[in-house]
Amino acid sequence: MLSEISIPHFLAASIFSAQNGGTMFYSNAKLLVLLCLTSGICSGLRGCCFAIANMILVRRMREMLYGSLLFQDVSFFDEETVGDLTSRLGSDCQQVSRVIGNDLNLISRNVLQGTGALIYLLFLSWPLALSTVLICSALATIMLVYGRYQKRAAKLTQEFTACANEVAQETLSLVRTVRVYGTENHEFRRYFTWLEKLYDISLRQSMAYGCWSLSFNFLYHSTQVIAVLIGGISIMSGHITAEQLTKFILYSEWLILSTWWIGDNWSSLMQSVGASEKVFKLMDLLPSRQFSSEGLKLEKLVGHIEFVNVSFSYPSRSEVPVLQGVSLSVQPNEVVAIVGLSGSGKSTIVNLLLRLYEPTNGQILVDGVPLGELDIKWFRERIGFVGQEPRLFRMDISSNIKYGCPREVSQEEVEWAAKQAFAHEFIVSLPNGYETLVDDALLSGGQKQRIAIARAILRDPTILILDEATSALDAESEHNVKGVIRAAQNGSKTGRTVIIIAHRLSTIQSADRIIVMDSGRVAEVGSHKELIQEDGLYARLVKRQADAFA
Ligand SMILES: Nc1ncnc2c1ncn2[C@@H]1O[C@H](COP(=O)(O)OP(=O)(O)OP(=O)(O)O)[C@@H](O)[C@H]1O
Repeated sequence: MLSEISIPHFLAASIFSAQNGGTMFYSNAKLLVLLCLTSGICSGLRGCCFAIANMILVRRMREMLYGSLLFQDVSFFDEETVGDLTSRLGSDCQQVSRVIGNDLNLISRNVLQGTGALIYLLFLSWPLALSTVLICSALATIMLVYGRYQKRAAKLTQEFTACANEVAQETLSLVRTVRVYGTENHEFRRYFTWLEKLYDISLRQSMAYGCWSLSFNFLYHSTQVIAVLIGGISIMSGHITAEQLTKFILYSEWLILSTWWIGDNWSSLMQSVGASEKVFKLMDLLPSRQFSSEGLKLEKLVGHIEFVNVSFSYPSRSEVPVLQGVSLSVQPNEVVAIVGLSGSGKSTIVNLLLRLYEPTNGQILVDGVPLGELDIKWFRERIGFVGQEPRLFRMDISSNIKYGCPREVSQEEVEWAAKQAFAHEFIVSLPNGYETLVDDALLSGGQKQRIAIARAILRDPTILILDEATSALDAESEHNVKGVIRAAQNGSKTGRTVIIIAHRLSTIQSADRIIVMDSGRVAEVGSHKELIQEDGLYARLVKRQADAFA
């Protein structure tokens, strides 16, 4: 019986039956068993495709996060919004998985089935086959237009979703500000604007899908009408038999159904491609220069810092010069304060020293070696940094203090650092002491700063950078912490260079040297006494603050 069935005939039948969950056209028992087997193999292959797709998804997400995002300069995040990136990591990566797991698999299966059906149709009757091919070509053209539309629509959908996520994330993280200013409705409208855009685009997508379905149905039935018309004429003229016509109608149905499936999966593929474009772009990013090459590890970091004629603009606002020809030097073990009006570039100096950004011009030398040539990980391990608004991670206090410490530390050391930062008392008063789970919202600004200072002290860094690190502390804590910083500097076995940025000028009077910044330039350098005698910008700032407190 099997010998009566041609191989392409059988292959096409098996693929068709695999796809349609066991629709059988033959009553032969052996054939049924074979069809079941091929159906099982096809389903197994599909499962494999999904498994591979999921594996690729996880790898892609990891690559995107580690390979691209973690290895980009900080300037990358100035231009990309966090909401956008998290949305890319979630939905876009899933789209990529869908392409590999489903669409590509179905497209290749239907191409195979359609080709088999077409070859068989050409054998049966080429004029009839050509008429079906014409209809399929019309369907393919509509499919291409529709696919292109879906690609654009998917890109917009992803963009609007990312914007909506961004607004939601921002509103929820700033919920206190929203509450206090009573802007709940305003924020809701802002979110709703993006939802409306999403709704609009999905409505258009549905309409486009309706048009695509309509054209398919019309063309599908046209094939049958044409087959009956031309086929009937051919039977009457004796060119084909009734059996051949039946086979023809059956196979032309396969062909057009395959074209439909290819079209349907093609549009879905285009949707995925549209949505994944940004993911692929992110994955294609080369790692930043500072991570791609092995840098120099000095025997010991002494802590001599030199800025030579450094100029800088932030990449996101490259036309605005933030630092202009800044030259300064910080000696090992020196305490240097950087002061100046808001926006004068103080934090930018620190950002460049931490190599979060690269200078546009000039050079930064650390122990006489250009910063760019040092191994960035090695260098950062020897730096303690407390930023303007220290944020805590959602973990217990001990882990927050230990965070990023390059060596193993004991609980005693953690408590020692907390005591140095005057954080120990408030920590032990918390319900679970050092095991208390905290996040950014649970502690006061001053408490968070003290934990961040403890974290920096625990590292025993060669260079300690405090950017407005005591701004949220009360007068007593600030006085104590200042004493600790000075003591830690003097008492450090390895020596410690300290750079302090402060607005409260009373806190930096005892610094060895004070650098006064004005509009991205170094305006004055000297000790507190020298600068007061100079009667320049620093003296004016000190006087203004004294007047304000008077
Ligand atoms: N990521 C950024 N992208 C673009 N411009 C920035 C960025 N960060 C800071 N700037 C701009 O650079 C200038 C200097 O900022 P910087 O934070 O260094 O000033 P600052 O002296 O530390 O101010 P403050 O005392 O208020 O902290 C400002 O005009 C600021 O708007």
